[in-house]
Amino acid sequence: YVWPSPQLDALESARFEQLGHNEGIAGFVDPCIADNFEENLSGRSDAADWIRNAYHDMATHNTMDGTGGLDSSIRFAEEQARPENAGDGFFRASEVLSAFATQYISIADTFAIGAIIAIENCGGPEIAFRGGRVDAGEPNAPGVPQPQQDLQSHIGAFARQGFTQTEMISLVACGHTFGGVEHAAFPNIVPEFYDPTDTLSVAHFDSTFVHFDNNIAMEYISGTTKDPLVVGRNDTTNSDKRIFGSDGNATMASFAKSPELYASTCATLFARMLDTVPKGVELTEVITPLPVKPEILTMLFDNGTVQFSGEVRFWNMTLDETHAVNLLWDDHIGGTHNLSLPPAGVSTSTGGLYSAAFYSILDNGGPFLLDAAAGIKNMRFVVDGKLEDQGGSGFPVQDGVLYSTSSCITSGMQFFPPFTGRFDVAVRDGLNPTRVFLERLEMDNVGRPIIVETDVPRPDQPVPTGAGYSIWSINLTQSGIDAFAMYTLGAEVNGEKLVLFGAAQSISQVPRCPT
Ligand code: HEM
Repeated sequence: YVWPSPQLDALESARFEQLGHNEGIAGFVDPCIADNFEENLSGRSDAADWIRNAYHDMATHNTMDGTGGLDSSIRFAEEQARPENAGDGFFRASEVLSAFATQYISIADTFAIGAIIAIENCGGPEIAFRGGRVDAGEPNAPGVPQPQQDLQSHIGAFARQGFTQTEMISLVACGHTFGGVEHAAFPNIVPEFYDPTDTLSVAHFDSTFVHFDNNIAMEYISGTTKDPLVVGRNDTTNSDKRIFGSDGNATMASFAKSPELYASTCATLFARMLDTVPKGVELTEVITPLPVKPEILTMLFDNGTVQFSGEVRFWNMTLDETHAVNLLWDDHIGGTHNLSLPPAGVSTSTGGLYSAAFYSILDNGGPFLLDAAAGIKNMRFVVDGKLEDQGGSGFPVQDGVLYSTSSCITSGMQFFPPFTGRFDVAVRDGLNPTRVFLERLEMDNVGRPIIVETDVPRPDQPVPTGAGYSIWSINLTQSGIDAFAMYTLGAEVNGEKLVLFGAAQSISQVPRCPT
């Protein structure tokens, strides 16, 4: 895809910027044994929670009527209370992952990204990711398979979800390379261990329970498995035994023989599992990393100048050697300028398969100051002499609507609401926006991220700055839970929403108005 695309840009960063600079979701599963709610010797791990969470959320799907699927309905307490969703893993997964949801990333997308990151960072294969899942407004019909059910029920349940018997064997084997069965959730299957290295008494499916590998199959075929759903004392709940053996062990034997076949089969089936969504939901294309990506761009109008800063990310680059990185930018009046960029950091992804180098768009450590009247229209980068301009189009930058540093607060002390103040918004002369508004990320009554817009009134008399911009203002009083609310700017020209850059601001953070 072509930058900028707010939704794809956000999904791409959340999925690919895993460890290191700008670290996100992956920080919670690094190391893979991390249990963010108990302790790292609990026997459980967030990585395993996130994979089971994605499967159980999806497992309500019904291919006949198109209901259910990966839609984050498992976040509802009503679904979590069902016996088919025993344990607190879904609560734990929702707590961590849904915090990464935004107007561009649904909670269900964070569930998919969480599962992918857990798998990729803990030894697993790269998994194709599409975004665009839609969060359910209510629980789905039950339908997650349970260990005491018989083989026919399991074959039927997977068929309803869209998987053949062979795919069922494979998908269970792919999931059960992680984690295990916990005493508290399944006391009839697992006793208490009183083991200081497994404090929650989890009987693991294979000997490498925080690592993706074919040990689940090797140990099963060699007869050394301790999988509590294979060798459990009560044969009724030995569902893995019935499932794995249901084709005469053919699938499991092939996985035991070939870690490559196991990994590639799991990559395909995990992707299908995550892309199983309710009828009518349209997912994006498979998101691949952009080779060159400007990020976290920020612009502020400051008295005749525009303070501009941000970063640019180069995929498949490290900082082991020195690179010469330059930003070239075009202004609105035919000029071209050049700035040399310093390195900012590196990130790695997919278990070290990829690395990316970030450079700061900064001038001597501070924001870089543009003549406001000339502004900025387009960026290109030159890396070690090679031009990076998105195939000729460059990286278009919208400097039409930005916060002004003249925004200020008239009452309320820092940290002590209520706050009364004014946001000043600089609007570029000649842009003629149909609307300028504040955007605020909130949650609706069932926890889904939504954007609430507040219009910035069009001034009767534009307040010219003499520097190519006029000021529009909005007065705000913020109290209670909204006291520290953060707002980004939005604008439309002829009904088309502009892609604006700029950090969110809170009225509590702006300076005091001059008296
Ligand atoms: C017939 C199908 C399945 C049955 C009966 C089943 C059953 C179970 C049970 C009883 C647990 C223990 C949960 C706990 O103690 O909290 C478990 C854990 C787990 N399952 Fe499955 N499962 C099935 C299919 C799958 C599939 C298809 C996947 C993923 C692709 C999966 C992934 C996991 C993971 C990762 C865990 C470990 C959770 C943790 O350690 O916190 N399962 N499963």
